[in-house]
Amino acid sequence: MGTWIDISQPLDEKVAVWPGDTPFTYKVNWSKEESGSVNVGQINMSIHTGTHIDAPFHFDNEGKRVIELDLDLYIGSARVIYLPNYTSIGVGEISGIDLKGITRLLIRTNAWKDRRVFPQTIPHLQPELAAYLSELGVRLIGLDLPSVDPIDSKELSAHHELASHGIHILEGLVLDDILPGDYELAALPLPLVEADGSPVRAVLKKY
Ligand SMILES: Nc1ccccc1C(=O)C[C@H](N)C(=O)O
Ligand SMILES: [Zn+2]
Ligand SMILES: [Zn+2]
Repeated sequence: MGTWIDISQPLDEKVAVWPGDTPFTYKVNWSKEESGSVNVGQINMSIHTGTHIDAPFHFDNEGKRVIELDLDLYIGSARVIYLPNYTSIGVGEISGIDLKGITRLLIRTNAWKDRRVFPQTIPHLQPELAAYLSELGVRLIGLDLPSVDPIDSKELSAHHELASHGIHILEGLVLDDILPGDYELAALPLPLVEADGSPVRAVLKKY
C-alpha cells in the first residue's frame, strides 16, 4: 500500500463557489492578543463548496440528513475510472468498463480545468446510469465536478435517480493525478445533525 493522496480542494477565499451561493471565508474571530491565550477561527461557507458530499435532504425535503448517512459509504475500496471528453456520461459510456464488485466509483473527467473558476458547463450523468450502477452494487459515486446534473438543471434528475437507487454522491474531487485503478478511499462527512451535505477531506491510497 502507498501513502495517502489528498484528492480534496483546498478551502480558502479562492475556492470556486456555486454562482450566487455564500462565498468561503475564514477569519480569526478572537485573536490570541484579545483572548489572552488562543486564536479562535470562524468559517462561513456553503456546504456545496469544494469537495463535499450531498445528503438526500439537499434535493428532497423528506431525504436523510448528514448524521443519518451510513459511514461505510465513505470509507473503503473505490475504483477510479477515466472518462474524458464526454458531454454526458451514461450506460453507453461506462458499459465497456468492468465494474463487477465495485461499491464506490470515482469518475475522473478532467473537464473542470481551472478549479478557481466555477464551470459554465460540465459533463453530467445520465439519470439511467443510476439503475445500471445500483444493479452492479455501486453505493457511492464521486466526480471531479461540482454536480452530477447540468449546472442549470432545476429537476436534478441524476441526483434524484441516484438517491432512489441508493447511490450517494461525492462532488468536487481533485483527480488530476490519479491513474485509473483500485484504491482505498476515505471521505467522511462531519457529524452535522441537520445538514443537507458536508465538506469532506477525501483521500486515496493505492492498493
Ligand atoms: N449550491 C447551490 C446553490 C444554488 C443552487 C444549486 C446549488 C447546488 O449545489 C446544487 C448542485 N446540484 C449540487 O450538486 O449539489
Ligand atoms: Zn453538492
Ligand atoms: Zn450535488
